[in-house]
Amino acid sequence: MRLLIIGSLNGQIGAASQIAMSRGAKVSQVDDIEMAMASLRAGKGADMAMIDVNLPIRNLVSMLASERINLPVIACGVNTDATAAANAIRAGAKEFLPLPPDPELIAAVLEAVSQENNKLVFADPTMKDVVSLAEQIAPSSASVLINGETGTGKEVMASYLHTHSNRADKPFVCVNCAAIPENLLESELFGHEKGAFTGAIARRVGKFEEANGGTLLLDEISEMDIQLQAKLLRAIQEKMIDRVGGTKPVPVDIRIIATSNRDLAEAVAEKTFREDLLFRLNVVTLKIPPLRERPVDIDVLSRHFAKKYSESNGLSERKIDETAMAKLKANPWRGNVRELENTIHRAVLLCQGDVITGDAILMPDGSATPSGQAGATANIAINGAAATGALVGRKVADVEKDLILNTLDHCFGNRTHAANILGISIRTLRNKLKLYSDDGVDVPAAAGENRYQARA
Ligand SMILES: Nc1ncnc2c1ncn2[C@@H]1O[C@H](COP(=O)(O)OP(=O)(O)OP(=O)(O)O)[C@@H](O)[C@H]1O
Repeated sequence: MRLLIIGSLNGQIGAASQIAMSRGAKVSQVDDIEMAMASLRAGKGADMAMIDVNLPIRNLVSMLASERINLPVIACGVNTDATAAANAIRAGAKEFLPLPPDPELIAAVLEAVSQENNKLVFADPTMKDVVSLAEQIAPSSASVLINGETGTGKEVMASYLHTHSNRADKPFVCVNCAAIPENLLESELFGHEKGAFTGAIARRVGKFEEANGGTLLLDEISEMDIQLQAKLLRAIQEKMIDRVGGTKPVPVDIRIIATSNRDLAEAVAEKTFREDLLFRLNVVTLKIPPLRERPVDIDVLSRHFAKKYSESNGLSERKIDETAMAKLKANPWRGNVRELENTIHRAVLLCQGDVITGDAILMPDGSATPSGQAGATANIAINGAAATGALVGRKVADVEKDLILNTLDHCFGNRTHAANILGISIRTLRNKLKLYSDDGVDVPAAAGENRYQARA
């Protein structure tokens, strides 16, 4: 855990740093937002920032977003009144920490941020096999390709590999190849020199350099443009990168983990993915089974999420009763763990009392019955007919808009997840949302996006 302290924290830097360091964090400090951005651009990554409540937090949050740097921001202040603390949260801070620092509180925040990143919950024999293979290969520097349907936990597995590797005390950096506009991905990966292109206001170190010594996760690699794939291949083979606009290559030492929910061999056959790159990446392939093939995991994951969302909503722990669990196990979970997580989150909020019963489980399609069951099939058939009837007379564009907005809502505003469910690229989704928003439609705000990198 790398903690970046921004500002003077009213003379409490020493105390805060000591507490954080005693909990295993590496701490650095800068005086202001400009210095913080310079440090981040220079590749001195951070996993969390603690910022003085008196600094312009909104500016920091918007600069981080515009430069696609994912960094949870925690505001801190001495004798801060409730309004200032609330304003900090409104400006984009994830939490507010009162100073002087309370050791337990700081420890809890550090733990929450790192646990959020790492927790891999499993108990099913099929998943145990995958995890034991992962543990076997984790210590080596071999590239790993993680394959699996959307939402199966590929990114969680990548993080697990990193924390079980010899690079665990070095950075774990993630780039979502689908979420970054094509023309910016090269500089995102390899960095750029000042003035290399319009908008390159300062030298910025890329993700390869940021991850130096550690692990670089290339998420959704099948979305990478074929020309950039050639540059990636060179970087992996020669362990050298060229910054955009740079004059000399920079050596890098990183382990690459790539994820894909597409079959990359098929992408090779379709000539959208380079075969030589695939051979470089899949020294080891970890195939994560879909959730419907690991029923024991449905059980442990549901209980895990019920506890997590009870805590995060300030509720006493909600237990899941047998009827609810039977319903959960009967559903096919096309959106896998992510879909299950959303369902349990909803159930925690909907349930009456401390127990989640079957009534509180609403399936991802909005029905009360799992889509694998007879009742549900009838239900869907009826709804389907009704829905088809209701569609006649409507324009395709309007129906599409409703589908997109409802899916986005269902995913709590998360663009990446919504695009996966809709079967369109995140770029297409973003373009459509922009059009809706320009037309004055209230588009759900992005929330719950990936923990390692901003996916605007
Ligand atoms: N085994 C697991 N234990 C705990 N949480 C999990 C597990 N698998 C997945 N999750 C949770 O489910 C969600 C989706 O996981 P993740 O992002 O790793 O999936 P993914 O396969 O990378 O998805 P995508 O293909 O859409 O990128 C996350 O919120 C993650 O924390």
